[in-house]
Amino acid sequence: MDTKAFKRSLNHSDKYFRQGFGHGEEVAGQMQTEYNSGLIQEIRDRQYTLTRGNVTIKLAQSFGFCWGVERAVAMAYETRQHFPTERIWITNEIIHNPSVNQRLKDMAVEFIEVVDGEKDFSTVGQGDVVILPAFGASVQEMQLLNDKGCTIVDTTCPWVSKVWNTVEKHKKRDHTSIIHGKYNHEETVATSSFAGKYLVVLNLDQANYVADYILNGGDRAEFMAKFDNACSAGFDPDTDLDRIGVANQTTMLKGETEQIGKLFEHTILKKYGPQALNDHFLSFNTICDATQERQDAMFELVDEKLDLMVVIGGYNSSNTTHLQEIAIDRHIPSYHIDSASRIGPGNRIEHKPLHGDLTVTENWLPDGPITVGVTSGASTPDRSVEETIGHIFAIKADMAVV
Ligand SMILES: C/C(=C\COP(=O)(O)OP(=O)(O)O)CO
Ligand code: SF4
Repeated sequence: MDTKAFKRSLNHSDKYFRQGFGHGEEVAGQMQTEYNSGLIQEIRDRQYTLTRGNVTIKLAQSFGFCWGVERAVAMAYETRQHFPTERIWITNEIIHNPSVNQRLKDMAVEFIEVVDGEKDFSTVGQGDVVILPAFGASVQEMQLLNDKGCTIVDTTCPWVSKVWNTVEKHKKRDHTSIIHGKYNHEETVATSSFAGKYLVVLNLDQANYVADYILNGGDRAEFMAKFDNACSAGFDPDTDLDRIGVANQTTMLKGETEQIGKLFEHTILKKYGPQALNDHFLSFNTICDATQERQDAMFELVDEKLDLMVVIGGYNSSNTTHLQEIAIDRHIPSYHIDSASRIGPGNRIEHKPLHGDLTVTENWLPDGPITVGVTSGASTPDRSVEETIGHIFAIKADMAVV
């Protein structure tokens, strides 16, 4: 399939929308009411620090809704307003936050059902409206919906589309795209659908394995078993790693993406020499600014003296999980929660350890004066952060009374 030509024709369709419908002001007011927080604004105004009783809260200097998330959620709200009676679908979660997705369900936006691991589009009718989430959608899904004659509202973040353009460039020059990401994450599924040949590497360990294979060869069967599901159909590591380009899922750990890019550049340099580098290696910076800023702010926060950290965001949120990783790396006791309702009753928290299952910890807030670092992922409303901080203050106030 000529994915570029298809996208071009979609752009010209009068049933394809990539912008709001002129209800921006109204929707901004609605979102402000539902997601913003006076307390968080107050903490921002006080240099990101607030002390009440014996608790000091230190907020990261960049956290919460990014531009792409605000834009996507606003477009979904506008879609509901613009098509008040039509059936509206969304192909996935709009972003990885349970309360925001629930809000769309409350507005009668229906989520495409997954049956036996496959999305079932049979229920989507010709006159229906379909929202594509902030992560985008695979080109095959777009084609299917277009063929059905649906109205498509595409909320894909432009930073994500930028990565699609990058893999298109790799494809044009017959380079294999090495994508730093999670192969089954919605964004990476979409990105890889625009690529020609591709291989998805999760982390530096996997990248090192691939780099070693490029230089020294290795066990082909082992390679294929390792990257089963994470490469294009018919991928052959013995012939398809001669010319490579690097791209990433926009919300991976920034430092790791940079290291992976350098690793492959050095690998190709070693194998083909400096003269041939440009014929065998392509690199474009596709790290999104919002990811970068939130991770940089987290690195600053963990340099402060903290007793513990609370990281708020969906459990399937890649960028939130990476913020949690930074705290763990610094050996700071860190609790990842997806909503403030995970706290309580009493001094109790239900949280998700990195790579672990939901766990309950009793007496998670220690006695005496404490400093708590707080941050939230790019898909977390400030309201959730406010509620979390409110619970922390309340528990500590109760402990002081006893
Ligand atoms: C939509 C989006 C980022 C917003 O945060 P999310 O938490 O929704 O997504 P992710 O971190 O990629 O799992 C894709 O860049
Ligand atoms: S994290 Fe970056 S790429 Fe993702 S939605 Fe936000 S701005 Fe867009």
